[in-house]
Amino acid sequence: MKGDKRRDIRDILLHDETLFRNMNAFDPDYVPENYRYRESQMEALAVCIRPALRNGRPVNAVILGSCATGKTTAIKKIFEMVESTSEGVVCCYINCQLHTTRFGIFSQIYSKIFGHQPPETGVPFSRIYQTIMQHLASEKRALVVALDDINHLFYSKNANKVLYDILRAHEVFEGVRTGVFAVLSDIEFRYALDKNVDSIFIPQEIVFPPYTREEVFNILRDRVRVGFYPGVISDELLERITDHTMDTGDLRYGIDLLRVCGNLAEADASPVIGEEHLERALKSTGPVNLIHTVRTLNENEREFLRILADAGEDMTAGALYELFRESTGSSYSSFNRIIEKLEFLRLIDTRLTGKGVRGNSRILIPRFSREDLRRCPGF
Ligand SMILES: Nc1ncnc2c1ncn2[C@@H]1O[C@H](COP(=O)(O)OP(=O)(O)OP(=O)(O)O)[C@@H](O)[C@H]1O
Repeated sequence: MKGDKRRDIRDILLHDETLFRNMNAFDPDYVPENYRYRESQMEALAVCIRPALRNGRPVNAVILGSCATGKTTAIKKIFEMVESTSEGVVCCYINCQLHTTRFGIFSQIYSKIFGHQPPETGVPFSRIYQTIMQHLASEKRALVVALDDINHLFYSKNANKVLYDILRAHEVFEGVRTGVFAVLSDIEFRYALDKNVDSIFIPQEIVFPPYTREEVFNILRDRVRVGFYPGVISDELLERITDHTMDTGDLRYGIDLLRVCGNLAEADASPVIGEEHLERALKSTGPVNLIHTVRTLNENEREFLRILADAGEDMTAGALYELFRESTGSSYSSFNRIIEKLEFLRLIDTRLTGKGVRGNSRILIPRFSREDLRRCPGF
């Protein structure tokens, strides 16, 4: 590397002036201080939890709204408020993308109650379950579990079991009071929920509608105030970022654009974000729907897509499985489950060739361009 180039890179790394007042304000799990436009939904959540604070049973809810409409934020805020007012309700937030088994989910509840994870080996699920329920019964505490992106439990066919475990606990452990907030970001799954769980779960519906353009602009402006020093970005550029956010229908995309623009401006040692930074930021990100869907996948599912993208042409399931098994050691049945899920998410198509050992080889066809996939974070 030439001396000048190396100095440029050193400058970028060591440059100690920053545009960011608070870099965390652009993180995916940042909980904003100023959380507007969701008063009625917060009230509805409070109404569901209220009975639990008065020795009653919490009311179950299904929380519906497309991506980045503030569902997770509302739950985290309300849980924080409940926990700061009473010890009588255990509020447990679980991301079902990360925890898909009964053991995984109850380990989270266990660690919320006892402050540490249960031992991973040697302890059967029933013991962990019993310890949790006995604690709730003897301490007279209620339990509210938020299952975020519960649709992930449909793929592992665990939704019904988990809801049953939580909601029917009182039949075995007298006096135990439990409730579930099921969070769904794809309205299609509303019907899947009815199909996948039986009548133990009769929820209130709380809907998070999409934000209007004005609301998006104001939310982004709030984030700019927290995250950047004054004057870093003009209102005109913020208007343009709002338009892009509206086009994609994903507020998270707008927040991420702000972060990328800030980083690009900083790397240029520019004290402000300019048009050119926005142009470059727009070019560097993949299509938002794909980014959003891909973000919800686990590592094996991503590896599947990576291999398919690297193949350069449509592959038969058999050929892809060989590469997938080499890389992940997974069984054919889990490979098949991934195919089903990715088809369901409309990331791939499958077509029967009429050839192959049993006359029915499947061809796997990606529904995204390989370039777009490579531009998604995590690839
Ligand atoms: N009313 C709001 N005010 C400020 N920030 C908001 C608001 N609503 C959403 N956000 C921000 O948008 C991002 C996404 O919000 P959140 O994770 O709560 O949405 P979600 O509906 O749970 O999304 P998903 O369904 O994709 O998981 C977060 O950075 C959050 O801080």
